[in-house]
Amino acid sequence: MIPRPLLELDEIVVEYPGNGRLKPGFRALHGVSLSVAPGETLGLVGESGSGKTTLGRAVLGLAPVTAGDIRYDGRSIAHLTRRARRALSKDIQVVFQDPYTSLNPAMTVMDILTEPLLVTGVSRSEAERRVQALLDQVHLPEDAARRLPREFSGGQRQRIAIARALSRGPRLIVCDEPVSALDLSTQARVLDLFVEIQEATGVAYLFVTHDLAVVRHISHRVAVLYRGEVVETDEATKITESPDHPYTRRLLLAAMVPDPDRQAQRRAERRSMG
Ligand SMILES: Nc1ncnc2c1ncn2[C@@H]1O[C@H](COP(=O)(O)OP(=O)(O)OP(=O)(O)O)[C@@H](O)[C@H]1O
Repeated sequence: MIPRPLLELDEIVVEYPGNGRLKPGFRALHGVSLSVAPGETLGLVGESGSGKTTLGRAVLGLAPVTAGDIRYDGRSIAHLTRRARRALSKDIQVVFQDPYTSLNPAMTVMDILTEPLLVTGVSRSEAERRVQALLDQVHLPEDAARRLPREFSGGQRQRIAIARALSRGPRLIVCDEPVSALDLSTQARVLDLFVEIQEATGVAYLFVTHDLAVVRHISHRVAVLYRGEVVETDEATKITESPDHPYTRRLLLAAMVPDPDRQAQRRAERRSMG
């Protein structure tokens, strides 16, 4: 039996409001449908401006959904009250792109990681115990808890952000370009951490990225967004090796490949496509 999707987007439209005559409204998503199964990683790719971040924000209740529906575990979440949205943050979490701005610079790692637990009534001693387990899970040393974010590298800060997202045991994490600000070797280690955590906890990821190498590394399936519409959804290997849609092929050809022979081949292919 196919498990019920954890997350379902059903023909969602996101329209940013305008500002009278000064600024017209803008429709960023035009009826997008996709689903994420429990424990699955759905990569979301597309060029700049295609609507990837908007889609992730819609799932988090941060972008105006003007039509269609978003369901989490079968329940509509497109238009929740603030209170219901806060309650849902136990289940749906986010890791943003920039580890330099997403952590409060004035808080120690201990405070950053205990905060989401304390607000839900967990005792301080229990919260601090859980922080040690979280630091272990993201492979940071125990003494990291006493330090401030500025004392860590970009990759380590992203590990702190991941630990914070994990603190209440979510079933889905929206990852918005979470490795794009990191250098290549750090990217690979952080991606491996995402995979390791998924294997250990069964968490699902909606993984937004513009980078096909990243999406290939991390995803089970990939949805390709083009000008606010999903043009193709398929297994990650199919999308990254033999995509059906011409836009996906172009995206693939534009992707950076380090192998010069492959690069030359891609250049020739691109020329022949016009
Ligand atoms: N708050 C907003 N108000 C009006 N338009 C917006 C707003 N946020 C995004 N947009 C527009 O919606 C479209 C999609 O933006 P979005 O940031 O979702 O794309 P993206 O694929 O994530 O791009 P990037 O990879 O550059 O971050 C863009 O044309 C953008 O200008």
